[in-house]
This record gives sequence, C-alpha cells and structure tokens, in this order.
Amino acid sequence: MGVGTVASVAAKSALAFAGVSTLSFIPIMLATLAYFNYNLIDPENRPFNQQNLRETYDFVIVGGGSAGSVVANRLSEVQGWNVLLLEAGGHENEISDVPLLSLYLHKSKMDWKYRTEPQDTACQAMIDKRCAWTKGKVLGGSSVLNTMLYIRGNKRDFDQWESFGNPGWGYEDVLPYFKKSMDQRNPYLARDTRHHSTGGYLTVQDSPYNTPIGAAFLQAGEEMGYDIVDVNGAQQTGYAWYQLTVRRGTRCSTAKAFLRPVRLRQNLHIALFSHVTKVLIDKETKRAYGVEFFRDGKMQVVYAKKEVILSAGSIASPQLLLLSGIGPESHLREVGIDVIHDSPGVGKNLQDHIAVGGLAFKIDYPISLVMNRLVNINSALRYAVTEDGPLTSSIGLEVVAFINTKYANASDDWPDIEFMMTSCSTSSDGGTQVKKAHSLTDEFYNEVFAEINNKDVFGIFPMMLRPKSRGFIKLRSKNPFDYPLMYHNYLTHPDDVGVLREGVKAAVAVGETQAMKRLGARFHYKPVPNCKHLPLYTDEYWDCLIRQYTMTIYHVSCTAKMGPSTDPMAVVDPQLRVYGVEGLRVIDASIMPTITNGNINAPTIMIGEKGSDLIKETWLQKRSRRSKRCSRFERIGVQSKRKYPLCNTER
Ligand SMILES: Cc1cc2nc3c(=O)[nH]c(=O)nc-3n(C[C@H](O)[C@H](O)[C@H](O)COP(=O)(O)OP(=O)(O)OC[C@H]3O[C@@H](n4cnc5c(N)ncnc54)[C@H](O)[C@@H]3O)c2cc1C
Repeated sequence: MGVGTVASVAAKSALAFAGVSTLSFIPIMLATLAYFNYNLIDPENRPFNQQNLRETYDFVIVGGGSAGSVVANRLSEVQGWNVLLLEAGGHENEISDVPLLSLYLHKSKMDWKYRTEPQDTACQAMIDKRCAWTKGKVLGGSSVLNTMLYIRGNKRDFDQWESFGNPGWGYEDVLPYFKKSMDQRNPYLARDTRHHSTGGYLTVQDSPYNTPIGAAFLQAGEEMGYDIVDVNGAQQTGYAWYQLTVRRGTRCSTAKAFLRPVRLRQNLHIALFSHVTKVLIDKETKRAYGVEFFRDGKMQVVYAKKEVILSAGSIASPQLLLLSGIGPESHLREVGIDVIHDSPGVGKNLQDHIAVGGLAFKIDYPISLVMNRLVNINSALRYAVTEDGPLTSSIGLEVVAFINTKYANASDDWPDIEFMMTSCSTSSDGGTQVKKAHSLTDEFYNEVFAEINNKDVFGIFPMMLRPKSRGFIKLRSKNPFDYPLMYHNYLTHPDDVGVLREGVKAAVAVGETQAMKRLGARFHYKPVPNCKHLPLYTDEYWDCLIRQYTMTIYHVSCTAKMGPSTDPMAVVDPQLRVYGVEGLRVIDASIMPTITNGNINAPTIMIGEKGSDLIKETWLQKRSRRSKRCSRFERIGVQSKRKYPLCNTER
C-alpha cells in the first residue's frame, strides 16, 4: 500500500471519531506516521479478527480488556489448548495511541458511554445529574482509553484481601505477578529488583514530556515534609513522577502489550464486534458449556470444553452473570430470568475512586499545557518522528502524591488521598473536550471556568482512596442490549465526605508553598453554582463543592467480589470460580473485594496474570495426573480404551 493510501485510510479512521476532525493537525500527524511507516516497522501488528470460528474451544474468554488480553495470551501459551477471545469492540488506532488525546476517546465509538442513574449525593454539575462512566469498548478495553498511569496499590490492600479469607492473594503472593508483566524502562527503578523487572510484555516508562510545573510539584512535596519515593516500591506515602504504560511515546494498551506479540499463534482466535449476551449453563449439572453472542447481525453460539471466563469488566461481567441466571434470586425473578444460582452479591459492593474536579491554580508563566498553544503541526511532527513532545503527555498528569489526611494513620504508610497533579486543568482546552468528557453543564462550566479558558493554570485532583460508600448495578430488563441500572451511591457514607474535604484543603495548601508561589500560583477562587449561599471555604462550602464537580476516576470495581464460601456476598472463590456453577470464572476488576489504594489498571493486569495461573493449575495438574496414570498403564501393557478412556482423548 502506498504512503498516500495508508495516510488516507488512517485519516478516515481517525476522523470517524466525533470531534476529532476539529483538530487540524491530525491529518498531518497521520501522514507523517504513515510516511515513517509506523505500522509496518512496528514488529507487532494488530491481531487478526478471526472470521470463521470453530464450534468448540477449550476456553472461551468474554472481553479483551486489561485482564482479558492477559488471560488470552497466557492460556494460549499451552500448546494443545484452543482459546477464543470474544470482544464487543474493534481495534484501537492511531488516535487512541496519542497520550494527550485520550479525552477525545470519551463518548466516541470506543466508549460504552455508560451513565449512572441521577442521585442527589454527587455529580450535581453534570448533565441530568448523571455521572459519565467511560468504559472501553475496543480490543484492549479501558486500557485503550485510560490515562496510562501505572500504580500498583498498597501492600496492605492485598494483605487485607487475604485476611478476608482469600489465601494466595497477600502482597508477597501477588508481587511476582506484577513483575511478571512488567518491562520497566527506567534503569534507576529497574535496579530495585525486589519491586521491578524488565523483559515482560507491558512497557512501563517515565513520561517523555513534562513541564517545569512537574518539578515544582515535587519541590512543593518536599517543602511540605514528604519524601520523594517510588510509589510502586517499598513506601507509598510521598511524591513521585508518574510512570506510564507507554512505549516509545505512544500508548501501550494491553492489546498492544499482550495480544500483538502472539497474533500468529494458531490456537488463539480473536473475534471482534462479538457482543456476548449470555453464558450457557446446563440447568441439571450447573455447568457452563458455552456462550451466546451477537455478531454480523445474528445470534450465534460457541461451546467451551473446559471453561468460560468472564473478563468483560466490572459492569458487563456482573450484568452477564445476571443475564445467565446467577444473582439475587428476587431480582432475577423480577426481571423474568430463570434462576440458576441465587448469589446475592452479584452487582453489589460497587466501589470507585472519586476526586474533586476543577481545583485550578493560575500561574504567571506560559509553561502549562494550553491545548491551542501546544497542539499544532510542530508537536504532531515531533510526536511522529521523535516520539516525544507535548502529545506524549498523559493530559498533563506529571506528578503523583500519596498523602494522609487527619483520618489516616500516617505511621501505617496506607495513605487515604492520592493527588493527581496536572500541568493543566478543566479550562485548558477552552471548554471543549474536558467539559464534554465530564458531562459538565454549560451553566456550570461558563460560570466557573469561562474566565480562565486557555489561560496558564495547573490542577490538583484529590482522589479519595478507600471509599466506604458502596454502589450497585442491577438489570434494567432481561434484554441483554439494555444497559444495566447503575447507582454510584457516592458520598453516602459520612466518612467519605470528611476525607475528600480534607483532600481539597490539602490541595489548596500545595498552591501556597514557596515552590508553587515561585510560578505565581493563585487558587482560582470562584464560588460554584448551588454552593454560593454558603460562606466561602468553610467545611460546609467544600462539602457542597464536592457534590457538584464529583469526578469519577473511572475505577468502577468489586461488583463480583472474591471471598470465602462463608461470605454470602462473595461471587467467586479465591480461585476466581463462580460459586454455584462449574466451569465459569470471572477474571477482571470485578473480583476485587475492596478497591486498591491507587489507580487500578496495574492490579487488574495482575489479576489477569494470577487468574491465568489458577486456570493452568487446575487443568495442567489434571493433565499431568492423567498422563502419569496413562503412562503407567502403557508401561504395564494395559491399553483398554473402555477401561481408561481418558488416555485416548486429546490432552
Ligand atoms: C477514562 C479512563 C481512565 C482511566 N485511567 C486509568 C489510569 O490512568 N490508570 C489506571 O491504573 N487505571 C485507569 N483506569 C481504569 C482502568 O483502565 C480499568 O479499571 C481497567 O482497564 C479495567 O479492566 P477490566 O479488564 O476489568 O475491564 P476493561 O478493560 O474495561 O475490559 C472489558 C472488555 O470487555 C468488553 N466487553 C464488555 N461487555 C462485553 C460483552 N457483552 N461481550 C463482549 N465483550 C464485552 C469491553 O468492550 C472491554 O473490551 C481508567 C479507566 C478509564 C475508563
């Protein structure tokens, strides 16, 4: 294919995104990428979309997201196992690769575009008072839309999981699985071989582009008495540069990391645009034997000899369990679904991280990420040719801080607030993409941000790490294409309000440090609609503000939690097998009993790694027991098909 044709095909696919055509540099960037034959020199091209499927596979995986891509890779390592990965979306592309443009993917074809039910405890500044729960509908799942921050969580998270009755999930057990995936590209961090490793599928590197604001954030942290740390190492509390799942300046999604390198494996089929509607379960034996899915305009069925694995994410995995008859009995009857197994915890225990949006600080120097200043043909060429420059910035997220409010015990090193520190804010794109992604109303945006549109600012998003509020999802109807009803229940627990309020105060204090004052930092004090009646900057005012611009960090999780059989709300056991049904596991962010202390992509990939090994343990042990038995019988000359039928089947 000639360069011109490649460029025009690429441009067409890019422009298919709503809104992206408004960025004039895109065609030039794509043409340059094509000129440098980016895709052709990329040793790992996109996987094939398998058209003709077998009738039966050993394993059928539903959803090729952060966890599902890992599971597909690891299971197909076993020669003789046939694996099918069914994914509702299509491929990622050149636009989703660009770190700075991730907000353009919200509300695009790659987003399921979920929205919560209106509730009066949070998201009051959003259209219809509904929070927008962006979620990836694409091979690679939410790892194609996320902001690529690589954070593992706190060792106590996993020790707590274990203490709930989940042997094998303590920190020392899961650490090898974090390392198994990792290719740490920072040589200084890679020297710490207890916590880091090189050579894994997932590239983790420092951001190729930071502004001077990043260095000032770190100085501010030191000034406030915090250490500069490796937040994925021995101590979480402190300040650090963010590390990103980025490779050569472009996004390293799990599709790129785990599926592209194995695209030529004959025993792995990947079927795109395949929307699974139900797990098929034998009512008598209570065993999962396949799935029903919609592809090419028709319903189809595929069978699983060994297991079906749900990796459809924390909304769709519980939704599929419910559609298949596994869930709270009364709810299933209410929507007219035959009950296979009464499992009251399905869709419950929903946890998410929320932050307060829009805490902006004006500065005096033209050093922040103002979109219309930095995003132009020069930066596009720099991105395409030298793989650095502003387009490689993850929307200005430069520094992370894990801090303790008065509600946390600082000596525990289990902080309760994460600062996401950015060299820009809601207004840095002039009220276009951030406003749209966050679903802010015109009234709210104009009143609070219009006067600082495209001005130099930095932002701090204080994110509450261990929420006590619990949301839930349930079916709207038994139609598998109807989105479930989603209730966030944010800030319904009073402790959550307290922690987030203290987080806001601590963020405002960062702006008062010498390090930030040197840049001329001034908090953008602007009373927000619905809170103006309250005295400014009192606890009551902050409590009101956090219910207005409540910002999900898109970490919805824990909706099919793992737990011991004694816990009636546990949906899967510590081997991730669904209670009450054979041959069915859930392996994704839904199985977390509690949300981890940080961004959750890395822990979800870890769950994919560990879940794959649990499957291998089950089936390879059976196989090795069987082959031992068979070889013994072969040795003594017993070859009766009737007596030892298993010795004659495919292994
Ligand atoms: C906008 C955004 C920003 C984020 N930023 C970060 C970040 O910077 N750092 C971080 O650590 N975490 C981040 N996260 C969170 C993190 O990316 C997700 O928690 C993680 O990707 C979830 O992985 P998963 O495997 O559980 O689900 P997903 O990755 O969402 O995968 C689920 C897959 O299943 C598919 N699927 C769903 N239903 C069906 C069906 N019926 N049939 C077939 N396929 C189906 C979906 O299309 C999808 O591909 C972010 C998330 C988002 C959305």
